[in-house]
Amino acid sequence: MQLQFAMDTLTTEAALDLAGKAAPYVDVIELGTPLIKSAGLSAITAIKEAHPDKVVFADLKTMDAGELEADIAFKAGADLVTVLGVAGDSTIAGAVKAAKAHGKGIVVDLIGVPDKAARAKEVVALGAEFVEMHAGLDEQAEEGFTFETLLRDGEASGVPFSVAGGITTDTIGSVQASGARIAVAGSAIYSADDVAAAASALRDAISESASA
Ligand SMILES: O=C([C@H](O)CO)[C@H](O)[C@H](O)COP(=O)(O)O
Repeated sequence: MQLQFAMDTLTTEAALDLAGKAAPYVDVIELGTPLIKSAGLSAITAIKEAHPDKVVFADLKTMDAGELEADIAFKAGADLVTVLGVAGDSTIAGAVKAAKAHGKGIVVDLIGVPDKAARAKEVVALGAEFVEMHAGLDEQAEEGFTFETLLRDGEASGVPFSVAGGITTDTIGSVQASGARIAVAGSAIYSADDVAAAASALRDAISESASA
């Protein structure tokens, strides 16, 4: 299973610093939605130039104008771009068209989708590379939140999926056991006192759970 680092910070400078520390331990570097809204598409270019060997993931969470928004993110240097699963099929198909034109991929973020397993099948049929079983920061803060349902939805979907929702070293083993392609970790890394050590610990936890 691969490890993705989601950087929910607000400046390109902070993102470059975080990415530099975590890069040795992660496969995918994500520019979080707040970062792209705050710093703009140039942040994508800066991260790709600093880390050309990493998959750069632009979390646009596009809801409309799928082809246009995906196109500008790919032109800026993104390898993967997100579109929302609650968007219409034409928006997702438009984004997939842009991805094909650039030889890149679309990930459909299923945040807020009631039946994630069913929608996952539909969007992969539309050409998405994989889906993200995602509980966002606000949902995580709700009383009684558990991400176990994300794992069940991923397994039930029968399509390639990542999982995001406050993953830590305590929970990343269960993500791996669910068959996820990628575990996405944001706050567990960027909020740590030692960012490199936090990313390294998540990488070690994946290796340990693989050999268990
Ligand atoms: O996608 C995210 C969220 O919507 C804010 O942009 C997060 O990056 C994602 O949830 C991963 O972060 P953590 O949940 O803090 O691990």
